[in-house]
Amino acid sequence: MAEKNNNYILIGMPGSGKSTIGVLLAKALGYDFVDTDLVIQQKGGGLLKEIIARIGNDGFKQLEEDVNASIDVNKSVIAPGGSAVYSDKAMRHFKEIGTIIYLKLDYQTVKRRLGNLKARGVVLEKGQTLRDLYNERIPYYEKYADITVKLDKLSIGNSLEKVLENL
Ligand SMILES: Nc1ncnc2c1ncn2[C@@H]1O[C@H](COP(=O)(O)OP(=O)(O)OP(=O)(O)O)[C@@H](O)[C@H]1O
Ligand SMILES: O=C(O)C1=C[C@@H](O)[C@@H](O)[C@H](O)C1
Ligand SMILES: [Mg+2]
Repeated sequence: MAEKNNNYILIGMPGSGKSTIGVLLAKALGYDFVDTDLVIQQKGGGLLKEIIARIGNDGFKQLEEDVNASIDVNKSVIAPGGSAVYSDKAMRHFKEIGTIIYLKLDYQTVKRRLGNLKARGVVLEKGQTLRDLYNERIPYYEKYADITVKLDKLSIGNSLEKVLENL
């Protein structure tokens, strides 16, 4: 059983570096690392974009909630997908098992980082722009964050340092 509060969970927009920085953070702390997108791909039997194409955004969100709400680890850095915050059930579970860190980037940095949103498999409703998605998601990230780390313009190494300083 996961104990209370000995994990770190990274949240933030797609491309904010949850996976990239998460694995380095785990290494620096001597923790394990869990990328919940990989668990979703395994359970969903395909790539994220294929799963979304097959079962739709709502089906994907349900699968993501099921996976995230049943993550049971200790001394781990957890990198969920950017859409994890749509599930209050999953986020309450994450709060129970650890400290939630919001990797905050401004819109322009996110836009520069992300390539083709469809190829990446972002949960985007029909007609929704990246700006719409950014505006929709920010209040969720702010709501669930225990710690917020602003990372604009920092290299990967300096971002890791800043996250470590804020723990
Ligand atoms: N300073 C930086 N910090 C983090 N990532 C960076 C930086 N500069 C460029 N990148 C690139 O931005 C991308 C970040 O993507 P990553 O998959 O880590 O994001 P994510 O938050 O896990 O997204 P998702 O929600 O889709 O899982 C990577 O391709 C990484 O190489
Ligand atoms: O932010 C998003 O909408 C997503 C991010 C990915 O990590 C995946 O979890 C999925 O493709 C959706
Ligand atoms: Mg990721």
